[in-house]
Amino acid sequence: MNPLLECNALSKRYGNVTALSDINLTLERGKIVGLLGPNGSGKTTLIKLINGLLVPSKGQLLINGTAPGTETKKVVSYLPDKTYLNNWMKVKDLLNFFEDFYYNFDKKRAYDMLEKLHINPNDSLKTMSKGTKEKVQLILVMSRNADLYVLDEPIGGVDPASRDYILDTIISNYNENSTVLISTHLIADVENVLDEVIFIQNGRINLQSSVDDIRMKEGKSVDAYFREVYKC
Ligand SMILES: Nc1ncnc2c1ncn2[C@@H]1O[C@H](COP(=O)(O)OP(=O)(O)OP(=O)(O)O)[C@@H](O)[C@H]1O
Repeated sequence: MNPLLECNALSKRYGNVTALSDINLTLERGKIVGLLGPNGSGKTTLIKLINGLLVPSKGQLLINGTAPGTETKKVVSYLPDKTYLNNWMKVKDLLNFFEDFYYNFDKKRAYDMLEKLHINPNDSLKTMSKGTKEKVQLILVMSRNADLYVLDEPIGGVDPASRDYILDTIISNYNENSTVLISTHLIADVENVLDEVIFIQNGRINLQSSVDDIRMKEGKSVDAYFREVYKC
């Protein structure tokens, strides 16, 4: 079986700026993986390459053995760092839209999550706070039965009390054959749900490790270790 995600000598340049440099990376199935790095380290660039929104300057990126395209978009569920949904749409219309668009969208799961987060399906996005909009987007993304969920800053605008529920939602809505890749700066909030972390800096991967290994070898949390490695 092909790895879920494989990057071979992957590089991406924007003009003179090298955003990713010669990255080799493999992601297995059934893991929750944190993509962690300081501002400008290349996280969003990698995520956009996974989603076929950018093309590599050099090297290769494969999902289930296939380059990003129509086939991989069926199995990758993506939460971008910026909203792309129409503000005038009601939540229930968005659910119908996703159901039409994605054969693997589970509308019942989405309604269950909305209820638990006290979000009214008849509300339109334009009436919602930033954090509630983010919750709606995450619900849409996590309600697909995907192989790979790619979440770019999923809890950035959400209050601390809701973060735990959202993280629980992420854990309980992926199955053992799928993987969740989460890019975030809120390491302390997410590290308890992570199996693995990838540290990225200046477009290079410094470390790919299980969270347990970091805690055992370094004797500290991932958050404390990250602060030590990236100390300014
Ligand atoms: N469209 C672009 N044109 C030119 N340079 C870009 C573009 N997008 C990103 N970059 C540069 O590429 C590098 C990586 O950026 P990227 O957005 O991938 O980082 P990031 O780790 O997601 O950062 P952050 O945590 O701040 O969101 C940075 O130096 C950034 O300035």
